[in-house]
Amino acid sequence: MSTPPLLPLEDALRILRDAFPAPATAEVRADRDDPALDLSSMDGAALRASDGVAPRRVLGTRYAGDPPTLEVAPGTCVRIMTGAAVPPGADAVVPVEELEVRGDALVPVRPPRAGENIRPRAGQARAGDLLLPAGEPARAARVGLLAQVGMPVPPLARVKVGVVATGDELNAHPAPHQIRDSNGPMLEALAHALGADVRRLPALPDEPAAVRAFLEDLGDLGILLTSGGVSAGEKDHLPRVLADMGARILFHKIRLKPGKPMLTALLDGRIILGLPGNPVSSYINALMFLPVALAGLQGRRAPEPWKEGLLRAPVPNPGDRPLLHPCRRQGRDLDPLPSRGSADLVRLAQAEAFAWIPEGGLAAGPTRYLDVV
Ligand SMILES: Nc1nc2c(c(=O)[nH]1)N[C@H]1C(S)=C(S)[C@@H](COP(=O)(O)OP(=O)(O)OC[C@H]3O[C@@H](n4cnc5c(N)ncnc54)[C@H](O)[C@@H]3O)O[C@H]1N2
Ligand code: MOO
Repeated sequence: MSTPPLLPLEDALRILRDAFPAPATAEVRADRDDPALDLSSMDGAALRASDGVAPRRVLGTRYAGDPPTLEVAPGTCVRIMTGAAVPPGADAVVPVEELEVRGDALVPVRPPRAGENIRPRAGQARAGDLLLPAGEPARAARVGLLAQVGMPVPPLARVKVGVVATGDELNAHPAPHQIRDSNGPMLEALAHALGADVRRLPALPDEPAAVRAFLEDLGDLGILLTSGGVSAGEKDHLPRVLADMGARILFHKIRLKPGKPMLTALLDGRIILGLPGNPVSSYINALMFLPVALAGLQGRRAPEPWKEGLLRAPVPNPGDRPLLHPCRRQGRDLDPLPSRGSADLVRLAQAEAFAWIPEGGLAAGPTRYLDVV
């Protein structure tokens, strides 16, 4: 039986990224000169550079937030703190470390340069300047800039993420033919660590009607993580149920080991991440795709997950999919763990990183990796 080629991981990530509309952020313009006045960038004395190293009589002190009222005449200075407006007449700020106290005067230890340690008015932007165009992704510093120019700051909200395990074999007090639900708590912890407002929902039996009834009532969830039931088994109902409900399947099955049966769909504006049941597959796909979905819903750019590392021992990969192999990590050095594959939660829990091993395997040397969360 011939099967279509599996979707490469990078394509799957791009498809999920592209499923979100461009962020509807407004342009940001300066409401006034930035800074609005000449400001000191050091704690020291504001003075006239042309007086060289002559002593300066101290007229007073200006703190950040004080209006620039004192006038600096030749032979005088004003003590000034970082962020305070430079008084009229002064054209340089000498830091305290470079001032000597002589009686009631201050003496620079070297000739000051005009303009030094002053952030000049409009040095960063002029009133009316375009600071950020419309459609820029959400960023913490953008919020700071909105506040600086007096624009409304958008409310912060965490994305609500539901976690549900599926499978008739799950039992809190398992007989030998049953297992405990480890994926549910693991995915809940992962989503929490990634900043989601996460809630775990009771596990579902392998019954299409129960799966459908559950999916019809997702309340205020923005993302649903399911575990299990997405492969080719007779009880793997999720793909069919989602298709019957009119969900838009973004992709199903990717070229990755572990994690091949991964399914991603849009259902009534919600993102469904259908994670495979094997614990390592479930974890890796959540680690790869959940940050993209969270970022997409919040109008942020998804973080770049890959880092450059050095594999310290060869890892074989006889399969026809790239492998993400669990490793311990010290700095850039990756030490492969003796993983038994996609069900090996023991090695998953010991892993600090996953090394990228292409088809055919990899000798010791450079490769990219992902950090675990
Ligand atoms: N004929 C085929 N069989 C399988 C294929 C395939 O392409 N053709 N893919 C294999 C791959 S790869 C994976 S990964 C698994 C994924 O299967 P499902 O996502 O359908 O998951 P299940 O069959 O429900 O479970 C797989 C495995 O994981 C255990 N499991 C399930 N839920 C949990 C949980 N909450 N906590 C811990 N462990 C869980 C479950 O008992 C199974 O052992 O399919 C392969 N088969
Ligand atoms: O993707 Mo499956 O995770 O290879 O076992």
